[in-house]
Amino acid sequence: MRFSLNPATLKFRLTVLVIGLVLLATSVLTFVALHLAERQMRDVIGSQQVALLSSAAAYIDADLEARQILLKTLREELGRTDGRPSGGLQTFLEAHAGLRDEFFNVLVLDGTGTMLANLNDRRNNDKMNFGKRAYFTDTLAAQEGVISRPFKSVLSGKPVVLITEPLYDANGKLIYMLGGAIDLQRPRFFGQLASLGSGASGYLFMVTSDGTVIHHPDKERILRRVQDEAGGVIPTTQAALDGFEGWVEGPTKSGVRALISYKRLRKTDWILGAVYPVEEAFTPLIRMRPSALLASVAVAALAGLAGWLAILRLLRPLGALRRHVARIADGSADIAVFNVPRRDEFGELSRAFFTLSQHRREAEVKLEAQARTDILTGIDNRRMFEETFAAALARAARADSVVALAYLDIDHFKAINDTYGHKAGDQVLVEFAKRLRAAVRSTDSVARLAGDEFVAIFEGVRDDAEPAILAGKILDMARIPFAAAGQQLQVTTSVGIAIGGGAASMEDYLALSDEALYAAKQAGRNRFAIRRLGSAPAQADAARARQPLAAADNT
Ligand SMILES: Nc1nc2c(ncn2[C@@H]2O[C@H](COP(=O)(O)OP(=O)(O)OP(=O)(O)O)[C@@H](O)[C@H]2O)c(=O)[nH]1
Repeated sequence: MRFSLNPATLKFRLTVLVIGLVLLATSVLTFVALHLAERQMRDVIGSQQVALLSSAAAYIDADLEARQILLKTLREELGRTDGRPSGGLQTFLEAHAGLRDEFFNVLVLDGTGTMLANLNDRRNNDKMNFGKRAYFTDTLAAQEGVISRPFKSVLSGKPVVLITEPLYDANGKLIYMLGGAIDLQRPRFFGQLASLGSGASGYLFMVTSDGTVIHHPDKERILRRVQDEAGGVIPTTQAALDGFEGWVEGPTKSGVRALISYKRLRKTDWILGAVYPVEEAFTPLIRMRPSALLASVAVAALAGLAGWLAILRLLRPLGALRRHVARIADGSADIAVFNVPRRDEFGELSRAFFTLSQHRREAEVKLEAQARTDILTGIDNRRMFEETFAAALARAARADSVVALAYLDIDHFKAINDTYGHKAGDQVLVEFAKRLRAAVRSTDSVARLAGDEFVAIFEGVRDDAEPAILAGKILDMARIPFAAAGQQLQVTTSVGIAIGGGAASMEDYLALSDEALYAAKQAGRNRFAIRRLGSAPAQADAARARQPLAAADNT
């Protein structure tokens, strides 16, 4: 397996693509999963907050009710004495020590609102009148006990709410009004609420339906109306003042994003609220985020690695194909390596290469053959002749045998062209070549060198007579008239023959046979002349000796 980091390679680009896609997919998945988990967690925490608030609201309701019952019991006890307890009102109150546990102060007002007794400071008795206080008038109007709006106590200067309980005589005349004051800052009342806040920075608060703060960790805000504070009321609290109950996500007054829940009390128009900063609520999830991202990157890296290995494996046949092409190009392999049985695209591609290469090879063979063939006559051309004759000379040299080269030229061929046309000349050339091929032995080679010039190679010549016989046969074959241009043309040829051994060169043969041909032409054409390589007199003799014979053959 080869590891390549070349960015131009398909392997590299596919690997980068796969790793990129896997990374993208896992990142998106992680983000989506975290987002969904956050949403789900927010819903769960929101619902938990509402449940918590409902419990807290029920607790406060029960607490207020318990105090109302306590006051009612006190009123009934006072009623049983017809409003004149033995020892006086102050003594009556002080006899009920348990009241101090439940109320910051308990006071008894007469029908006009004058305070007759109180638990805090008896010196104020008969000196103060609360007849104009809203809780007094509200109680008169309702003819039953009320829970007052929060207000600042003139007695203690503390923010309080007052629970009232009126005592009427048989004629329906108000005798006394009992009041139980609850110190809003007193830990005992809201202290347990403070511990109910979620997380380190979560907290509970309480406002009346007109926006007056009853309870808040920031004590400064108690008794203030949220509408009057700097920045005004926040939208979520406004919704709660308008009647909304439940939870929402939004900014607090100090700009902290939080899950804020609201729940109205049953006993009074107070609204209990809870604030749970989102950041704190999601701390486990936020802490988990880097690990989740790290895990997704690790998964992406593993998937990318797997993808990379898969790509390397899948592209292996492509590498093999590329190597096959290179080996075929440098000649170290045959095109058969392309003929693979694979059934995939690589197999198809490889086999397509094989078919193409086969076609190319066939074309090359054809071209090669054409390069050695005379187009007009179909016999060997000069190039093929040179190869064949060089091989024949080499064989003769090895076997120490004799080779004869016959050089032929059709007599007055130009006249045929001129008289009957070039096409007729071609027909004669074609027929001449055919007859020449037939006239010599099958082991002899014939070729057309150019125009009307042909050659024949005779190997293994045993004696002097043999070339002469062959030359005679050539002259004979030309004697039969040639059908061309609708005519029967009389054609003759002249032949020059060079005889020698393997030691002579091709140039020697050609030069000498040409010389012999020239001699035959000079002697009157339609004849042959023979020359022997390496023996000038003998050549001349041979030419002379053959000419009459050839001339005689031609008569
Ligand atoms: N029809 C035809 N003519 C060709 C071809 N190639 C060459 N020729 C003609 O063949 C003739 C050859 O003439 P030469 O061999 O020089 O002269 P010749 O008329 O045969 O006379 P001698 O050889 O002296 O007998 C020229 O007229 C060429 O134009 C060919 O392929 N076809």
